Amino acid sequence: MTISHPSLISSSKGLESIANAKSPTIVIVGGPAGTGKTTVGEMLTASLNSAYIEGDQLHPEDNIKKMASGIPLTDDDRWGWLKTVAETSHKLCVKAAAKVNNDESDSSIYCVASCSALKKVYRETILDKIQEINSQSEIKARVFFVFLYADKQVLIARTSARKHHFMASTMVNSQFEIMQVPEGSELLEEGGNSLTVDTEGKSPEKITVEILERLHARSI
Ligand SMILES: Nc1ncnc2c1ncn2[C@@H]1O[C@H](COP(=O)(O)OP(=O)(O)O)[C@@H](O)[C@H]1O
Ligand SMILES: O=C(O)[C@H](O)[C@@H](O)[C@H](O)[C@H](O)COP(=O)(O)O
Repeated sequence: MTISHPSLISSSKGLESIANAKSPTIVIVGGPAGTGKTTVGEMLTASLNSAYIEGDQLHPEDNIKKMASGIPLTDDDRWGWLKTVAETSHKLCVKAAAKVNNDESDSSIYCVASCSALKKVYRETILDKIQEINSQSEIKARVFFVFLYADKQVLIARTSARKHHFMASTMVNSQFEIMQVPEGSELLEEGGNSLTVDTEGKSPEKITVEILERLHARSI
């Protein structure tokens, strides 16, 4: 889904340089339930004129049933899903590349995807899959993770208030038990590919602008 946020487009100084970079890039917006992956992911998408993937839509039916019943997914439930997120992101990158070649888009961030990617090994699984696909494709996509976090109680309150979503709010607890916020060598400032964003007390618009500025500061 693409939504228009002209205020974000004009308020982000980073966009011009991002547009000039023209290197196929996938940005995965991660974090536990309720941190704003979908909300911020859609705003980034609109600002960057990129493609968007809602990771939740790529789960097999059995995963959705489990989560809706308040049963946390196991690693084995997640591997296939994470690979699907990687494959779908790369496919959209290839499609977007054709648009860029036709000068219909001026962003180097070809695809934004929401995917909780809570553990380091999940992020590595996505990266490995993208690298495998890159090796067989003309489009060599780069991947960056933007990991959103907030206080657990805030997230429980938000997910409890959320209507029409399969994810039970009690699942925030099990997510916090396994969550590994990127740190050390995973961080962009340490030469890695992840940004962490404290979302507390910030509007989705402010978070989006912060992400764009921080990516731009690293010439992404
Ligand atoms: N920065 C924010 N401040 C306050 N509420 C937010 C913020 N980001 C998202 N929300 C709200 O929290 C709920 C969950 O957001 P959502 O984008 O669905 O999170 P996620 O995709 O990470 O589960 C939604 O009702 C959304 O409007
Ligand atoms: O946005 C949310 O409500 C959740 O974050 C949701 O996206 C869920 O977490 C994942 O689809 C898979 O579950 P795990 O995060 O447990 O891997």
